[in-house]
Amino acid sequence: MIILEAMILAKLTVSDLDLDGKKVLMRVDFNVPIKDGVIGDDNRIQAALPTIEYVLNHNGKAILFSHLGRIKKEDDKPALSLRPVAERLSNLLNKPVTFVPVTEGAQLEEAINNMADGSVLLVENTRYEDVVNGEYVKRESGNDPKLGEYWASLGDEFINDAFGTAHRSHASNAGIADAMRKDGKPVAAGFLMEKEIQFLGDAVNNPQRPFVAILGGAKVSDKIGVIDNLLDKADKIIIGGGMTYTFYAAKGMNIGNSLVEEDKIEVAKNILEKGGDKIVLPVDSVVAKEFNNDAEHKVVEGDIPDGWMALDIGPKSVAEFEDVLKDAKTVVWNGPMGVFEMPNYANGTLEIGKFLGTLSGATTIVGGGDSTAAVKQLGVSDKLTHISTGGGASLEYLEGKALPGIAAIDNK
Ligand SMILES: Nc1ncnc2c1ncn2[C@@H]1O[C@H](COP(=O)(O)OP(=O)(O)O)[C@@H](O)[C@H]1O
Ligand SMILES: O=C(OP(=O)(O)O)[C@H](O)COP(=O)(O)O
Ligand SMILES: [Mg+2]
Repeated sequence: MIILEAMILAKLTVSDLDLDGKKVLMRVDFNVPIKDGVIGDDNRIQAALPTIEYVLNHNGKAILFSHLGRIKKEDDKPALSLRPVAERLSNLLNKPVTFVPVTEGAQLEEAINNMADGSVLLVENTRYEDVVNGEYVKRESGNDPKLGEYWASLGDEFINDAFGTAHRSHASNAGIADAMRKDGKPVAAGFLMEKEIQFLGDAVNNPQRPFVAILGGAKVSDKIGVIDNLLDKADKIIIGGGMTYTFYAAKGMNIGNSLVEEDKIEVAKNILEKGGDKIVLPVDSVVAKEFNNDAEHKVVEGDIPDGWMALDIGPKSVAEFEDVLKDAKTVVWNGPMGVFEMPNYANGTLEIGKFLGTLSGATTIVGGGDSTAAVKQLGVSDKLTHISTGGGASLEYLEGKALPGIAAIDNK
């Protein structure tokens, strides 16, 4: 475990680079919650500022790449433009940010050539490349080497500061990095990447016990596999949020219209068998008629009735989870306990967040774009030990896996 920590310290970092006058390509994770063009929480933008400012203060030209959301068809693009993020970044940096509304071609190349030293440019959502001419071709998320090579050709150096995306092997992180290295150009970690790995490494490599993981949210198929490995590390694993109902289905319970990943039911069955009483599931849920804050809703125990969907954990589950958490010395939490964006389904997340804040002498870590937004929005983030920008990334780091985004950074 100490090996992982040593690994990052042995990586090239931004302070090892000569930035003066250089075209510095930077991968950041600006995948922030956004609705109708309005940013819900800018924690991930704020977290990237130290590295961006460092590059600008050292006279580099900061050329930023990020994804936003997931794009599977042409129609997904307009709502997932990074333009609002460029505006927010400009406010936070207190300087202009050139936004380039395309991901390749003459417009991008000209904009880069026109950059002054110490200026900053944001490229449009890298996942626009996943749909080309109306076809879902996954150039970015399938790591098409041609795309990584093209982006790499635009700069002199590459800094990866996107810890939240480090578990992905995509063209804009691993792809650019590999292509830069082939061209003899340096690939370094940013300050956020460094900080996250050091903190998580210290907290979870030799966790104070009991060590409890809490897993919720909506990315069930992405994250359910992590639980298997976590069974060997954590003393208890609490399941909540949208993750719950694939487990309910595995137990043969009724799930109504709740979120479920049919093809992960077998995985859930195996986890329940292997995990036994290490796995703690909600005993009650807040169910609603529709995915809507104003829909008719009520608390039910056990099965979810037909025609209803579960959108939050219920009060008995909160009490049971608190009972498991009360003696914990290390807690890692990813994924909200319910649809916290709607006030009627925010209670489970709020109560668990508040309770974690009362644990004295425990290390409490919350990770993930939405989980971070939740604890901040609900006003319970101040009493937690660490807020990580990575959800899936923290979980895979916790598993002890080499994350492709980190592996692709140069060793010192
Ligand atoms: N019961 C539920 N049904 C549907 N969605 C849910 C449920 N509980 C939580 N969610 C949703 O999960 C989303 C966050 O999931 P995820 O991206 O996995 O977490 P994070 O960003 O913290 O890693 C939130 O938008 C929240 O509304
Ligand atoms: O938001 C993210 O992860 P998270 O929801 O687990 O916190 C990352 O930006 C990765 O996004 P992705 O899961 O669409 O690849
Ligand atoms: Mg998320």
